[in-house]
Amino acid sequence: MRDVTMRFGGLVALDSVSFSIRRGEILGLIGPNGAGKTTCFNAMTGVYRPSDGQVVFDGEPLGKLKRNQITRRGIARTFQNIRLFSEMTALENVVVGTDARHRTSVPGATFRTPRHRREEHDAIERAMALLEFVGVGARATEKARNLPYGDQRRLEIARALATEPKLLCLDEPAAGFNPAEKAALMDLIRKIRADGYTVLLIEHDMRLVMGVTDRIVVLEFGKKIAEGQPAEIRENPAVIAAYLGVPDDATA
Ligand SMILES: Nc1ncnc2c1ncn2[C@@H]1O[C@H](COP(=O)(O)OP(=O)(O)OP(=O)(O)O)[C@@H](O)[C@H]1O
Repeated sequence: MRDVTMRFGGLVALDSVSFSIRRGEILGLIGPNGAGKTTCFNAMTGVYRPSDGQVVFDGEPLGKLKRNQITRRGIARTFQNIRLFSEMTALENVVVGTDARHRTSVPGATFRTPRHRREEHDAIERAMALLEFVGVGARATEKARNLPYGDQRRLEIARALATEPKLLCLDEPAAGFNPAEKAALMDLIRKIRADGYTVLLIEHDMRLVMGVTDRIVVLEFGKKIAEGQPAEIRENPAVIAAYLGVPDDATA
């Protein structure tokens, strides 16, 4: 993000925010409610166009690219509120994600050419592997809406990974999780990084953020107030002040 400003009418949701994500790292994006974290995701994934400044990915400005074009460039995200196709099976939800990568033309799909059938077969295999990777392989044939809440969150991650992103953006993936689920999620995020992905993580749970990230960017009222390694951020007076009086569980 280079000097990204995002205005909504009179409200400045992001005020000249700049930060970089390094290949292969887990970067945490934190800040009190309304600080502008989700707006960063939206600016990075083409939901909003910055009022000012630029988002540059892999050396190229995202400019006026549409959301699906940005997905093809390699940025995927999950949402604060789960957005799955609830009537589809877990497997189908992930196969839909792999479609972003399909190269077959519409006629190829309509007439079920051998190439299309091969791609379909590969997509299902890959989707199954992803379900197993995130730990919901046993529920592949169940409708998404029938999955327990935690598994739905994992399914969302599998679907995002299906687009083969270079950068995976997770928006509060641990929302509503108990401590055991949070610990398991930390393991999964580390596993995702070990697999070669780069991860940007919005998360309110400080223990999780501090435990899993390599670096952290802190926003407050749309401005970047700090950036550094978890240990530095924890000691940073501006960060402490921003969070003062806001107990952990009040922000979850
Ligand atoms: N589409 C929009 N129209 C108007 N205001 C918006 C819009 N999107 C975000 N905002 C405002 O921008 C500010 C930043 O919101 P944002 O959702 O990015 O914060 P956040 O840091 O993600 O907060 P939270 O932790 O509560 O999710 C808020 O004041 C919000 O009301």
